[in-house]
Amino acid sequence: MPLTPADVQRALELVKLPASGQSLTASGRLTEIRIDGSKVMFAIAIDPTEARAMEPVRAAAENAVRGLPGVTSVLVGLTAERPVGEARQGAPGPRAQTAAHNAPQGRPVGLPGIHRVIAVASGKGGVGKSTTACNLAIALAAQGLRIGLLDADIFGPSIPKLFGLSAKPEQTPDKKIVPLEAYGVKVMSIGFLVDEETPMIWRGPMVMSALTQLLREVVWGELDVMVVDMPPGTGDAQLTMAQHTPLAGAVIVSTPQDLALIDARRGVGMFQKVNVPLLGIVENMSTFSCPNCGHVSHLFGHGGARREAEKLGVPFLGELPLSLEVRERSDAGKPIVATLPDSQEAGIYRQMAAQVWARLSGEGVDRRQPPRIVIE
Ligand SMILES: Nc1ncnc2c1ncn2[C@@H]1O[C@H](COP(=O)(O)OP(=O)(O)OP(=O)(O)O)[C@@H](O)[C@H]1O
Repeated sequence: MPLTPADVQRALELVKLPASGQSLTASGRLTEIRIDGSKVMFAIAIDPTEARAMEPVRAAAENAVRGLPGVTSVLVGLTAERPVGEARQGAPGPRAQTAAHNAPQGRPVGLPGIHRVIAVASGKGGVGKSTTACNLAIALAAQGLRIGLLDADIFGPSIPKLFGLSAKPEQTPDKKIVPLEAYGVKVMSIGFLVDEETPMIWRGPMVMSALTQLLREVVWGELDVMVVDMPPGTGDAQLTMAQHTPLAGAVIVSTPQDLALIDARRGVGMFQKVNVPLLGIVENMSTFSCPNCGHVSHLFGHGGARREAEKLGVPFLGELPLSLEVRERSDAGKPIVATLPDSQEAGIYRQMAAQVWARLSGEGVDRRQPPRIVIE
């Protein structure tokens, strides 16, 4: 018999809330229970101030469901995206979303051993955000730093491909996930846990709970910097992530076209709204140098991101040319910084990494408390 949400709810009846003794199932805190074959995913709604107290409940819920016959993996997250009591089955309604935005913000619980978390983001998809995150992480590791890369782009995880990784991560006896490692970087992606061919439909709270679990349920060890490859865009999912992850800074990737820059500006605005320091803007696919004759052309315009950065008062980290070498190596899982370190492109990534680390280490901006969000 296939597993049903009712089976999961029955298992969760045995999990009690510490304060009231009420069962998790009866508490109204369960979000939609998603079942994908033998994989189960759901979240538990909490008030942000309860995050620490509810962690044991989350772990107990996960164990209870893992014990069900036919279950191979369980993702349970705590979500403060909806007010407690409104976490009934189904997609979040507009009221819940507004209420979540206006709710007082608890501090995101710090990540033990992870000294700084930075986001690599873009206002729009396809601008080279993941390629930048991947090469930036490797360039930071090449400086002798302990680096992790978390692929939070759960709508289109491309980090496994960029790093040429396809193995399933192992679990420790206490059911934590061991990240994979490549080119000196510890890597974790939802893409390692789900079937590449299966299209994934994520609802708001699931996005945050999956990210929470990938941040907290993975044995990262000590890291100087954790690079988070964010989902593209500036919608609710991205805002929630920016708000609930203890971010020390953000890097925005853009191409030089006007349209991309408008989106990049939105990205900058999103991080400014939640008081995350902007580490800089990268202009990707900036110039094209013909591999045959060396002629340089500006297919998408040029210099727009630099001007935009100046206008916004955000550091400009540099420009990456449109490069066949970058594309081919990325697609083959052989990132250019690691596999062609003497190339011009690898040098540019290393310079960006040096600037990012200088800002991170010089300004001592790690583990800030999150600000309150003001909706204008
Ligand atoms: N500087 C570059 N020169 C040539 N190709 C590039 C460059 N940067 C990225 N690409 C290519 O562009 C494509 C999109 O890159 P990438 O996946 O990094 O973008 P993204 O912004 O993360 O996209 P998504 O929104 O899908 O997550 C890939 O095929 C990648 O190899």
